[in-house]
Amino acid sequence: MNIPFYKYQGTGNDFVMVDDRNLQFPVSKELIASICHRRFGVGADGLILLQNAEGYDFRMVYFNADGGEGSMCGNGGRCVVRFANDLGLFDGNTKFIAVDGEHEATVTGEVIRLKMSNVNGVEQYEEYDFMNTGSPHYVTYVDDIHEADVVNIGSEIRYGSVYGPKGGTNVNFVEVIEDNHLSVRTYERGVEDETFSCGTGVTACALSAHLRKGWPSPVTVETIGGTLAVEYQETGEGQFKDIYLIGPAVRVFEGSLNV
Ligand SMILES: N[C@H](CCC[C@H](N)C(=O)O)C(=O)O
Repeated sequence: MNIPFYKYQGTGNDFVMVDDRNLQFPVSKELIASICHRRFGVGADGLILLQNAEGYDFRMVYFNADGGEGSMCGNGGRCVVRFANDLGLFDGNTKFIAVDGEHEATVTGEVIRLKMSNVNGVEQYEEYDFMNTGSPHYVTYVDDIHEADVVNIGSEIRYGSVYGPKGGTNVNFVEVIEDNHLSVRTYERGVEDETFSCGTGVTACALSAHLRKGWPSPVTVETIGGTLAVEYQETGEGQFKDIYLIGPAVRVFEGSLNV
């Protein structure tokens, strides 16, 4: 069967997007992994199905590039909002549901402003912080982001004895550029490689830096694929609400999957 698809990217985090309001997509781990494969398939960091959801504009169903159903994806969330807007499902503001609950978002020109889940606690250690921003994130600091051994150290931590048995974690490397300004590189679980940007990761890095530096919101974050901003309100020790991930998300092409 032929299934129309679209490709979107948000700061270089790229996704195959399928309008699945008719629930026809034949979900299987092998199929999704082969579509996301950069040699044998379309190539993407993940695949997203847009489905109907009662009481919402749509439902986002996100799969990592390895075909496993992932936790929340911040850049994917921004991209699916753009897709829903392109499909004419809302005008200006939207409310949708994802694996970690309800999200609101606003479209202003190229920029998507996505409300993230509240963060209800941050584990702080000398060498790193760990938190869940919809997905689990390990945040560690380096002097020179270009020198960070993202893939090797990232995979050691992802599969290591602390986080490996708990389902693994994404691993972020942060360089502080100046006050309220970070540069971040991320090893992504489920892609098992460095990606150009990770939205839930960038969110975690901004909150971690706030806790360590006391910076007021917003924090600007450079990734390989572009610049994002994170807004937040701290409600208690390591607790945050009104967290927004802000940046561009664009359609790059469309085609048809032969499955
Ligand atoms: N790229 C995504 C993160 C996907 C999460 C996934 N890698 C996992 O934790 O399984 C983002 O922009 O937030």
